[in-house]
Amino acid sequence: MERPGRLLLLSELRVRNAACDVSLSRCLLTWKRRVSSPVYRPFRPSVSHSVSVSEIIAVREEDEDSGSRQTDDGSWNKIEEREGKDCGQAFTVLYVERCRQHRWRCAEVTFTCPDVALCQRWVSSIREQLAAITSRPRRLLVYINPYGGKRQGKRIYDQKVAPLFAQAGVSTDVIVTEYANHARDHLRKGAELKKYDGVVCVGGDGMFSEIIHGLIWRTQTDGGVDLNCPDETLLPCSLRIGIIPAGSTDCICFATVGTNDPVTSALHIIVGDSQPMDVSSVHHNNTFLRYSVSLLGYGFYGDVLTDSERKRWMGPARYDFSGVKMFLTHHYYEGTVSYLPARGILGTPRDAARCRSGCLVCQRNGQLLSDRAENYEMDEASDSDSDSEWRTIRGKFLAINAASMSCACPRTPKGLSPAAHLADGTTDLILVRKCSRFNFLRHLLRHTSKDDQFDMTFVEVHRVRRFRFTPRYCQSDSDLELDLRENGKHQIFSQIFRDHPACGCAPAYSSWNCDGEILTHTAIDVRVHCQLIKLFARGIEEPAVFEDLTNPCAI
Ligand SMILES: Nc1ncnc2c1ncn2[C@@H]1O[C@H](COP(=O)(O)OP(=O)(O)OP(=O)(O)O)[C@@H](O)[C@H]1O
Ligand SMILES: CCCCCCCCCCCCC/C=C/[C@@H](O)[C@H](CO)NC(=O)CCCCC
Ligand SMILES: [Ca+2]
Repeated sequence: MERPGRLLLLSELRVRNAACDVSLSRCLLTWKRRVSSPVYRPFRPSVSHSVSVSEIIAVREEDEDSGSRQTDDGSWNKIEEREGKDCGQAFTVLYVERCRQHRWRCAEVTFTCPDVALCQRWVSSIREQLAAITSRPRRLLVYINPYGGKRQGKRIYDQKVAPLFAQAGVSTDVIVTEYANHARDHLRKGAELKKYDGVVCVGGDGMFSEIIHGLIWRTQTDGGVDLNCPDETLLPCSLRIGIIPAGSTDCICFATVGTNDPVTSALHIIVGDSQPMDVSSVHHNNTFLRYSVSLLGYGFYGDVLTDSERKRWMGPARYDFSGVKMFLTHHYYEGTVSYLPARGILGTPRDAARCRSGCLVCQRNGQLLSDRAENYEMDEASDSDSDSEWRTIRGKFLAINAASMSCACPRTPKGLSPAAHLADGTTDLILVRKCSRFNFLRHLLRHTSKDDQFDMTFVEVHRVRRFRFTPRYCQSDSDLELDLRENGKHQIFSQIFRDHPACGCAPAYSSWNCDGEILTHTAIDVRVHCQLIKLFARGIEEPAVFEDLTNPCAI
């Protein structure tokens, strides 16, 4: 909790008909019940409440003439009934209240004042403090995917989010998307971005992906950056992005906020939180394919996605169905993974520490990487030259996963890579080699328990800044030649192998699952761009910060 600092106002006001000492500083609003005679009530503690000014949503003057006001559920309450008969003037402060499992709620407290002038001084002082918070968005561009997840995006926005934005004085331009990539294309070409302080997407990870593709494309094109060159340093996007979760996995929301709850996300947007995030660019032969912020998965997760896309009608359950099916199918894929280990930075994928709000690892590594780029003009372009740094692994893999962040979601609350960081400039490359079904099941199940999913002989994990993958039966000319020379076979056999490897029944290729989208190529070159985008979030808060046992909502 912030320190109170110099008091701007100190008055005796009433809360629920009890006299309170109420004070306002630049940081805190505090109200404390007055104990008139401690002699007569020696055992009754005087409860003090404090709200950080940065977490005040709005202040509302109560309607004196009608003596009543509308509540969130649409019903009308008499102020007198709620506050006592002698209320006089009243104002209500709406603020963030922390509940269980990282959820936030909009709570309110009504203060009654003895006179009009004092009431107005309080209202205008609080409003002045709120107006001075420059990080809060005033105007937002909102995209709603009406078909994401359980198709509730529009209802969630209208019922849970729009009323909060209205109360907080955030104005919005809302676009309900009409087709896939509508939001991406609008951000690329149509949207007048200067008008806005941020972009909000109502939907799942796929919708978020559309938004970042639109924003990154626009930023690079305006800045003259060649998207097809994997060695180019990308320009960071200035507009922050808010996610109102209404998808099937919503792993980006979960891993940056700690819960998939539309009200919590709306409140993080209103208070103007900011969380930088790494973005991986994916190229094939110097051609840009896609960006990824969460999971790039070949093998198991690629197959699950490919299979589940045909079952979109099932909604979020399609992933469970396809997950079980692909587990039983048990396909492995051959290929070569080369990677550039992340050196000289803090953290490893086996750390016990987690990326949390205000993460020092992300701050230190972000600073280190930008210093390095500035001072030595050494970035990935020169990394790619230092061939000695690259390591190569050939093998048969059930899954090759790159997690730029933990990928925590309700299916795996600790994530695919629990110690990965949101903004450290690295991705965790997880290689699951061919093993028995039983062992693969043990590995998968460990994502849902406290046991370490990496502590298995057939699993290895590396923290990297860049990696490449080439499937065994690669279609690139050089690989085909290498194959022919190694195998001494005629080209026609190679063609057969490409579609049906040695066993003659299993496919030779999987697909890449790139944040829930299928990639068109299997041979890819991936590079992490440290802190390329910013979200209206603050990372997952440590429980100690919000576990207030005096708050009934938290118990
Ligand atoms: N109006 C629309 N009609 C059809 N598809 C759309 C529309 N708007 C967006 N999309 C596409 O829908 C796809 C899925 O959306 P979204 O990510 O919101 O939900 P999801 O796939 O159910 O959730 P998750 O990505 O979290 O698993 C995205 O790839 C997006 O491009
Ligand atoms: C048989 C026991 C199985 C237990 C398995 C637990 C492991 C679940 C790990 C889930 C990891 C999700 C990572 C996030 C990926 C998202 O970018 C993507 C788009 O939303 N979602 C999926 O691909 C959806 C992927 C769904 C996979 C099931
Ligand atoms: Ca990272």
